[in-house]
Amino acid sequence: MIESLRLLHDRITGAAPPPELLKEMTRAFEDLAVELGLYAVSEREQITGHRIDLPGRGQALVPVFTVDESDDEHVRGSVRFGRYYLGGNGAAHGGAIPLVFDEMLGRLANAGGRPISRTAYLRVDYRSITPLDRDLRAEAWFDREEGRKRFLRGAIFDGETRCAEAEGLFVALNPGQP
Ligand SMILES: CCCCCCCCCCCCCC(=O)SCCNC(=O)CCNC(=O)[C@H](O)C(C)(C)COP(=O)(O)OP(=O)(O)OC[C@H]1O[C@@H](n2cnc3c(N)ncnc32)[C@H](O)[C@@H]1OP(=O)(O)O
Repeated sequence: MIESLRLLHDRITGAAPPPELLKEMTRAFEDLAVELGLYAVSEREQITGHRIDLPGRGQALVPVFTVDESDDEHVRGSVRFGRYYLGGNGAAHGGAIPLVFDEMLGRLANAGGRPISRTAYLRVDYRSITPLDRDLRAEAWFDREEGRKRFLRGAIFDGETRCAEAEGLFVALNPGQP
């Protein structure tokens, strides 16, 4: 379902359908929304974002980061920004790129049985445009740890070109902290 939703996002973004089709789609979306409303659940019971066995944890917000190799200190894989994430002139939106870094760095920060942490800051440097519809190399690694503070870094490459890089601070939560 989420794969189909991602495809739909890309197709909607890249299409200018005639008014009749727009009306038909609007009705279909509204009907689906009503039907899904009948099955509303709490955050704990929801499926999207909780299925770590599915690409992108089964959520449609963040572009899918596909892991090729990982250990507790490092992760390497690929990411592809579809048409949905277009900013302009063929480049990914500057707000879509931090989504990927937060996901990559956040997952690594919490890997290896470490207590759960949250992003305190995420700094992103855009070194060149991040193109759409290409498999881009993406990496994240632990820089250092100071008490509850975990400093991680990451980068996204198009071939040899460094598209963007990030540094994030993740702070381990105290017991009972939301
Ligand atoms: C369930 C299945 C899914 C599982 C998959 C999961 C994958 C998830 C992947 C996605 C993952 C996505 C993850 C997400 O997106 S998490 C969502 C986005 N993040 C948040 O909502 C976090 C909001 N902020 C907070 O909750 C608190 O501020 C935190 C918890 C971060 C710290 O507040 P807390 O009261 O606990 O601690 P403290 O204030 O005493 O600070 C402690 C230390 O940290 C230093 N410090 C703090 N902030 C900053 C800063 N901005 N720059 C520099 N330093 C900073 C501070 O100086 C101190 O250092 P020191 O003085 O001790 O040296």
